[in-house]
Amino acid sequence: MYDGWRERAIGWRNRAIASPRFRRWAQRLPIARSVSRRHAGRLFDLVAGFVYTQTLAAFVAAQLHELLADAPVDAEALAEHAKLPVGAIERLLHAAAALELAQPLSNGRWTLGPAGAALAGDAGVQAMVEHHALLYADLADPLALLRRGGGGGALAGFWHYARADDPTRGEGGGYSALMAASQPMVAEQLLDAYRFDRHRAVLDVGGGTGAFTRQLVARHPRLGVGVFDLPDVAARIALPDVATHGGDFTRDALPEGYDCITLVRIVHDHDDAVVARLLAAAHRALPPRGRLVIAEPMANTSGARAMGDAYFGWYLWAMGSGRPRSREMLEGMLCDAGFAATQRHATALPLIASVISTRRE
Ligand SMILES: C[S@@+](CC[C@H](N)C(=O)[O-])C[C@H]1O[C@@H](n2cnc3c(N)ncnc32)[C@H](O)[C@@H]1O
Repeated sequence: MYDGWRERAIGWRNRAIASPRFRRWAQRLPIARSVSRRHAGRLFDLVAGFVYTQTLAAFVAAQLHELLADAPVDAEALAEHAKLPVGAIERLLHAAAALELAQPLSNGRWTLGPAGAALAGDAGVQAMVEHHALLYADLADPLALLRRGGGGGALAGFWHYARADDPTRGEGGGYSALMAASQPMVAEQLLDAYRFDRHRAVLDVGGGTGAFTRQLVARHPRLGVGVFDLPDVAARIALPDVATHGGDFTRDALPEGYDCITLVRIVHDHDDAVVARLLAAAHRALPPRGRLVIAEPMANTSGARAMGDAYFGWYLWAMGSGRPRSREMLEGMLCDAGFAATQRHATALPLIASVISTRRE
């Protein structure tokens, strides 16, 4: 009954929004006007969003976030640096100012805007912006990408491990550097949300070249730590106090001797069969009362739905494996793998990562 009522209400709302007469009427009433402006603004953001993203891409490619970080600079100097005509750099600066990346000052000088200042202080976001050239190429024909069933484009070539039959699997120099650059923002969310001091030893599965374990040890120097990753990746870990384990979690057992296993930005990368195998392997490797912690952006997360379902939905499709999963889906998979009740740990920015943990009985 509730569903029927809800569907009728949604149908009425959609017909009202689509009606030019209703829109004209709404624009004349002060409260309705602000709602209709918000709706129109959201729609135009969707229509023009790719231009905003490419403004950001050009801003970073021209290194304006670095050039403007120290002191105000005039357009001529920026043009010379970026090897662009002055008219072109001015066009870019004005677009960037509208998006709060840049801000004009007196006498033709420019500085960073609030979004530009946040960008300048975050090497992870800069690396993601550069890396997005691959996803942008794949998305040029979105229906073709959907029809070919995911993968097969520029992004799939970057993430070697997504294709189990790829002979270069694990030669992750490119992706490990990107992951290490973006790891601090994820680690911060996880380290603030989950109490690692209750553990003796933590194994970070899919831990890359050890970016998370480095921050974990900095926060909890008494913890024993290890990383499990594909052999070529694990071989590049150069951290004296970190035990390294090379292996493939689609085939190999996970090492024992750790009372906590972390999966940071791992589960969403893989299809259900691989995840089921990985969770079962974690269950076997943990001692009784050992804990498994999952940290990644999750689907259907309040305040971060666009990031989970839209951004990661497309990203993982283009990569050719995995999908964003909601907490409820993960809880079901953990239960199937034999784990006990799951706990949710609130993070400050679910946009970057949500955290859940579970325990082996
Ligand atoms: C998205 S990255 C995440 C890295 C790190 N946890 C982080 O958040 O920065 C995925 C990691 O899982 C590793 N990986 C992928 N497939 C794997 C497999 N079958 N066995 C072991 N490690 C794997 C990759 O080499 C990579 O380091």
